[in-house]
Amino acid sequence: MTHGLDISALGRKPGGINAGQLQKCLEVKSLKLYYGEKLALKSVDLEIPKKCVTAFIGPSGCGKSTLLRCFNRMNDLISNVRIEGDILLDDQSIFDPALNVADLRRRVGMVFQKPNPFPKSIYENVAYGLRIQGVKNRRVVDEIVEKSLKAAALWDEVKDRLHDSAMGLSGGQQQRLVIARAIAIEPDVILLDEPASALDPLSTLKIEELIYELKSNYTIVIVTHNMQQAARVSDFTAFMYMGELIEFGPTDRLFTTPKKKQTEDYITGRYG
Ligand SMILES: Nc1ncnc2c1ncn2[C@@H]1O[C@H](COP(=O)(O)OP(=O)(O)OP(=O)(O)O)[C@@H](O)[C@H]1O
Repeated sequence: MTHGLDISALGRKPGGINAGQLQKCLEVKSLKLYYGEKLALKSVDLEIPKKCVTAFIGPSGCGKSTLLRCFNRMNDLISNVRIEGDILLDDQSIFDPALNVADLRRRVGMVFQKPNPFPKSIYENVAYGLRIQGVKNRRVVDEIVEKSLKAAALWDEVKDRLHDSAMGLSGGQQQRLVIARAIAIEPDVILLDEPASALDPLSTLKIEELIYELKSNYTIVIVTHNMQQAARVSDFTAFMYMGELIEFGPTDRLFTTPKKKQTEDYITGRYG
């Protein structure tokens, strides 16, 4: 019998998940990833449910970001990477030669640790993906920019300075802008790689609240070093260790009664 954490004091949001109604969004099948000779993901199997928040936790170097980057084939951009196994998005392999990678990246958006707005206005940052898609109608772009900034909980703070540079925003605002930019092109999935680790506590709280709001429309996968954050925001948690997926399950269950000794050791702070 393993012992976990009392997560009741962490300010976890109410509202459980109904496992019976869950549909899978992403399915990882026997996934191995090599950087040159080094095996960084050791045959991972995992199903990520739709419109839920799934957190990847584990000690530094365990492969969390590597796995996250697989979902929109960001690892294609790194030389020397070899992948075996498969990942299905809505039952279609993301490695299918017929699949358009640009379209995959539109459907699976990504937000990084360090906010990366473009050196353009707030408005143009959000409109960027629409411009690439050839959307020219000014009214349509205006509407989507407003809707996306509202969905990213930034509208009220920027509505009077949409044409100012995005670089003048605070770090937390920039991160919400980047999320608005991702939302504007209507993705199915939003990948967040340590989205709050460069932010102060108040901005972190806003991002956590935003993640909670976003899951009603999007499937969210978040990598975090911060176990309290995983416990607060996620419905499901995957614990990884040295390239292996050790345990996956509902966050409440994984934190309170982990099934594996390694999970227990990690969440109770015995290593990592
Ligand atoms: N571009 C790369 N080339 C070679 N090895 C890499 C590369 N990126 C990551 N690795 C290695 O793969 C392993 C997994 O790294 P990854 O960044 O996915 O772990 P992580 O769990 O996200 O770590 P952290 O929490 O520190 O970001 C590590 O041993 C890392 O050194």
